[in-house]
Amino acid sequence: MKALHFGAGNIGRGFIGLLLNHSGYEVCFADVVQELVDEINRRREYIVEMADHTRQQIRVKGVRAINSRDLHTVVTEMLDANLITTAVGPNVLQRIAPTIAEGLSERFKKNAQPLNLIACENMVGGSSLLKEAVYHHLSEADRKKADELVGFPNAAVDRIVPLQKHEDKLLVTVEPFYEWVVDRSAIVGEIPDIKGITYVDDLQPYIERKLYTVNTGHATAAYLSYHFGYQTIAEGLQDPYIRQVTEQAMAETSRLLVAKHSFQPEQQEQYRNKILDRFSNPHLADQVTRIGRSPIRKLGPDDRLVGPAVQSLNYGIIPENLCIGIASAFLFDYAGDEEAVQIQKDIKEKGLAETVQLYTKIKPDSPLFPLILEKLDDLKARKN
Ligand SMILES: NC(=O)c1ccc[n+]([C@@H]2O[C@H](COP(=O)([O-])OP(=O)(O)OC[C@H]3O[C@@H](n4cnc5c(N)ncnc54)[C@H](O)[C@@H]3O)[C@@H](O)[C@H]2O)c1
Ligand SMILES: O=P(O)(O)OC[C@@H](O)[C@@H](O)[C@H](O)[C@H](O)CO
Repeated sequence: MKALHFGAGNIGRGFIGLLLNHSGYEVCFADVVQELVDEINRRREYIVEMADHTRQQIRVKGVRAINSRDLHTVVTEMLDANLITTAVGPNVLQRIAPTIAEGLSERFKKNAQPLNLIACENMVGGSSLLKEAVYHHLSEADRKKADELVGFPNAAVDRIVPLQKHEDKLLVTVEPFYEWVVDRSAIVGEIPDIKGITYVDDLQPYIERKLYTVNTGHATAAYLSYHFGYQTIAEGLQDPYIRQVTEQAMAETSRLLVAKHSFQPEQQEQYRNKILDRFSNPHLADQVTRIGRSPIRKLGPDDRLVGPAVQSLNYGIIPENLCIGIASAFLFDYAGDEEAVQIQKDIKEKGLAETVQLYTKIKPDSPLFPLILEKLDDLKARKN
């Protein structure tokens, strides 16, 4: 069994590649960083280290890599692949779609075996988005074949993997916890036997629970921590104000998730507490600039902050603390992040109110709009 995995980064090596390898798959990574591709091919193995007191090291053996810009090689690898996975970032799915479409077209000429493509990105409907982008590049005849032979099951992936700074360029330190949930109903052919995947018939509750609890809390804590001058999330969460807003924002999304998906309130509380402990893992130094990366994406209408805030209103919840999280994202003026720079430029040129509307798509007549602006003033005042 062969898996082609796009993105040999932190989640690619530290989570998806590891689980595929340990389930007996021959893993081939596709990445754009030639140095990384060369290093994987030179060593054919790497180490995943647990961020806990054990510092357990797991060796991932027999892997190889290709450059995903090398169309011919990617297409060749796709001809006999049994599974394709991605962990490249939501914004990159559009970029790999033409290559995947070309690979499918060639594959259909030689191989009528089913194939599943699982996008392991932090978003609702990642594989569906990939499907739409791939279909855009397929002929009508190939779309029909793809309808029959190719599955794009959505997934939720959870494992905190911070930025890596090791002498060993392939070593990845990861938290011990992980969860990989996949929509079984969208699989074509046999269900891939991967140790560590939980298959469900309806992914929506699981992806919303993950994105709107883990990532909502993470983003809220990260943007507030950045604003108040903390480097890592663990440091930020020691600040009583940041801790309180983060906990309350996660409590607001829990109320939404309980109302919308009938999760049990007690289970949801346990889930939140475990997540808060994971954020404060003393064996990880997770930079707030990583967690806050790509603020335009994170402020999107369906993403971790605005998504649950807007939906909360439908259930009679006024998400005061989520609005603090949203407001704090507009204060993320980190020069090392293109999207943060763009937001700050827009604030200067268009003003705050127009910029909030531009990225969140929240209209001025929504009760959330004045709340966000009020929280912005409050956050600025608290710093002075
Ligand atoms: N790090 C985490 O804690 C975590 C946890 C769960 C989910 N995720 C999600 O996983 C995805 C990857 O995150 P990450 O933290 O591993 O980021 P990362 O930057 O470490 O890895 C992304 C990799 O994709 C590669 N890449 C970029 N463009 C590419 C292309 N066109 N073709 C092939 N490879 C390409 C990059 O070179 C990089 O190696 C994101 O969607 C993220 O939200 C991350
Ligand atoms: O990867 P992003 O940019 O969508 O979000 C940053 C972090 O919140 C995220 O990577 C978490 O560490 C991860 O989602 C935990 O499972």
